[in-house]
Amino acid sequence: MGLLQLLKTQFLCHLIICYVFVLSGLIVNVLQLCTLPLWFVNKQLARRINVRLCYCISSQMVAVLEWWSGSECTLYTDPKSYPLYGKENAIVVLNHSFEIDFLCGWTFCERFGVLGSSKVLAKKELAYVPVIGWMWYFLEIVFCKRKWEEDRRTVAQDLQNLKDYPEKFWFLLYCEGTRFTPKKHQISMKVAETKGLAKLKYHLLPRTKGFWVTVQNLRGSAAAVYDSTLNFRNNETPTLLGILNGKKYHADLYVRRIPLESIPEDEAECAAWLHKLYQEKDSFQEQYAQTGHYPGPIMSPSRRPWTLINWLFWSCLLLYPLGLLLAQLISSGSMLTILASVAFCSAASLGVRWMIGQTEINKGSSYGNKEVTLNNN
Ligand SMILES: CCCCC/C=C\C/C=C\CCCCCCCC(=O)SCCNC(=O)CCNC(=O)[C@H](O)C(C)(C)COP(=O)(O)OP(=O)(O)OC[C@H]1O[C@@H](n2cnc3c(N)ncnc32)[C@H](O)[C@@H]1OP(=O)(O)O
Ligand SMILES: CCCCCCCCCCCCCCCCCC(=O)OC[C@@H](O)COP(=O)(O)O
Repeated sequence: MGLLQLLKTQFLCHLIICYVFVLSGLIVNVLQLCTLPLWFVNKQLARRINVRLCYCISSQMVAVLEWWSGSECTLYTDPKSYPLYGKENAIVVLNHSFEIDFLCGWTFCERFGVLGSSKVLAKKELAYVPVIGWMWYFLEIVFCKRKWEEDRRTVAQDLQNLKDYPEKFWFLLYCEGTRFTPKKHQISMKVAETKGLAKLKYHLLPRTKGFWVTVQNLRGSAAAVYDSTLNFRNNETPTLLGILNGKKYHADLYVRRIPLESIPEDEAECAAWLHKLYQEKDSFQEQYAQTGHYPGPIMSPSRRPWTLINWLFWSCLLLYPLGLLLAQLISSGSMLTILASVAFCSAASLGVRWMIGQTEINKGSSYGNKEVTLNNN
């Protein structure tokens, strides 16, 4: 192991990265709060400012993936569709099997210039995660309780609000609704069997209602669905902690652009269309498992320096006062102040560990874990 690689595994480095992330994130959250009055005067300007503020936070996580861990993200796609990426609004449908799949998604958003504005249909619990969840509130992220009776109205309304969004965005949908685990897979395949649907090997049975409501409400503002299938080389199981430790991963993403007009408007037809799409996605994963690559040529955009520049900017801004504070603390010689500072840092570390836990599959929800009785009529 080289010296640099050894350095990347040191807890102190992780502490510094997390300190910069959390403090800059809280500063950004406060700045976002300050844009609230502007919403009533010039909503579009407030939205544009928030896009840039959100970039300051999410791009730090992308920087850790791209520059700290040096992970490689390869894109397989059709060369005819490629020039449209980042130039139009799109709904992205992605498999939900990896702890950092959202981060790989963000990396591609970054490379196509839509990182600050990109959105997701996210479970409500994430709205309460400090920094990221609070930032999403100002970004008009659509949250759902995964209870259709309650979501049908709120989700449709929130999607309608995006119709006049002033910046290009990608709207991410994990139609599986939860992350893949063997138990959830087994249960969802029982549901598939009851409904007479073909079984999937690599995906959970997609939930169709969120997809239908998104397509219907973004018609006229989104131009296409980007069907995206992600996997990692050599059966890697990437984690956020692995990235913090400087571990290099190799992500492969296959994207197909499907014009929105070709998706049926009728709910039942749209659901059938989505089930067929997931059968195709399953066959792409099978091909990947057999051959180690997806169909189609590689058209990878390279990483841009902006994430690194943003990260260095916040590090310089926040590490200098931290250094001064530490020097003062040590020179004060007060045992009580030192102990209080150590206690504060330990509590903050536990808080960040809890945030990282939000990305871990084994700490995931029980959604999709319970056997359901279904009538197949
Ligand atoms: C490549 C570029 C990438 C670009 C990235 C761009 C942007 C990035 C931006 C941000 C990144 C941040 C990432 C954050 C990630 C956070 C993601 C999440 O939080 S995922 C969880 C939330 N999202 C979803 O759940 C979306 C999918 N879900 C739905 O669409 C649901 O339908 C719903 C709208 C949430 C409603 O859920 P509910 O449970 O109430 O209803 P359902 O219709 O799903 O359930 C009833 C229905 O399902 C059948 N059923 C029962 N059990 C199962 C089962 N185990 N599996 C499948 N189906 C099941 C049941 O029979 C009913 O069927 P029917 O409809 O026929 O009656
Ligand atoms: C600069 C880097 C610093 C890193 C240190 C700080 C880390 C803080 C990380 C906070 C990340 C919070 C974003 C969470 C996104 C999680 C996405 C996700 O995958 O959610 C799961 C849901 O889809 C489904 O939930 P389940 O039903 O599977 O349960």
